[in-house]
Amino acid sequence: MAMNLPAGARLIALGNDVTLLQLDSGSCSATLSLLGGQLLSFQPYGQQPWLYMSPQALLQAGKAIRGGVPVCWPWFGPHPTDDGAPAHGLARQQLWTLQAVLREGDAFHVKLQGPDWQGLAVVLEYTLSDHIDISLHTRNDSTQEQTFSAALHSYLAVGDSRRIRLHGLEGAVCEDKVGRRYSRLPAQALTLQGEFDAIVYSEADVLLEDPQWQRRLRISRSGSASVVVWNPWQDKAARLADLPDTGWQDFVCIEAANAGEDSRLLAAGASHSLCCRLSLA
Ligand SMILES: O=P(O)(O)OC[C@H]1O[C@H](O)[C@H](O)[C@@H](O)[C@@H]1O
Repeated sequence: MAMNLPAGARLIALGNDVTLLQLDSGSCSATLSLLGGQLLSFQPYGQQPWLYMSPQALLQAGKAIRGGVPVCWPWFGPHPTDDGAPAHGLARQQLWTLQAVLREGDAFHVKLQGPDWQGLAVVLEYTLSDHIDISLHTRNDSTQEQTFSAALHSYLAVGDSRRIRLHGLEGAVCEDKVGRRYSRLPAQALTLQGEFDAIVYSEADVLLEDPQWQRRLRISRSGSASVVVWNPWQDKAARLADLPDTGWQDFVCIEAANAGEDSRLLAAGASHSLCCRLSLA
C-alpha cells in the first residue's frame, strides 16, 4: 500500500491479513486496525487508557476483535431475518481500505472505506487528538430504500466496573435484553450490579464517572437516538472465549447507536451519519 503517512504514523503488517495503523502525536497514542476499521487503543500521555482491549482478543480476518471500538454495521445484534448471518453485521470482520491519514498539529484525521452491502456504502472518519471523534457515514447507492442499524461499540476502560456511575440516562426508556422487556432506567445515576445489556432510547450525553481512576468521560452523539450499555458480568464473561474471566471488571460498553427502534430507513441516494465524541468531562 503506497501512501504518504504524516510524522508519527506508521503501518504495521501483522500477517493474517491484519494491518495496524499506529499513531503517536507526542501528546497521545492510538492504534487502528484495518480489519474491522476499528480503533483498538487510545491513550493521552500520562492518563490511563481510554479503551479496553481484551488480552485474549483474536486478530484474524473473519473474526471480530474484542475491545477498542468495533463497528457494528449494517445491522446491530442478530440479523433481522437470517440466523446464519454474523452478529453485529459484516463490517467488524472485514478489511477496510485506508483512504487518508492527515496530521494537523497534534490531531490525526483518518478516513477508511468499508465493505459495501446490498448497495449501501460505508465510510469511517476518525479524529484523534485530546479527544476521539468517530463518524460512520452510510450512503444508499442502490435504487431502493433500505433499512440498516449500526453501533460504535466502545469498550471503555474503567478502574472497576462495579464502582462506576453513568449519568445522563436517568428515567430513559430502554429495551432490556437481559430481562427481555421494555422498562425505564432508574431516576438516579445508573450503577451496574450484574449483567447489563440494554438499548436505551435517548439523545442525551452520557457521563461515565470512574471513582477508582478519578476520571469522567463524556460520550456525546449526533445522528443517534439510541445508546447501548453492556457489561457481561461474571457468568457471561466466563462463556466468552476471547475475554479473560475477570475482564468484565475492566470495561463498560457505551455504544453510540442506531439500534432497535432507532434503526434507520434510507431512501435511494440518501445518507446518514452516526457520530460519537469521547472527551474528558
Ligand atoms: O459478543 P459480541 O457479538 O461482540 O457482542 C457483544 C455484545 O454487544 C452488544 O453490546 C449487545 O447488546 C450484547 O447483547 C452483546 O452480547
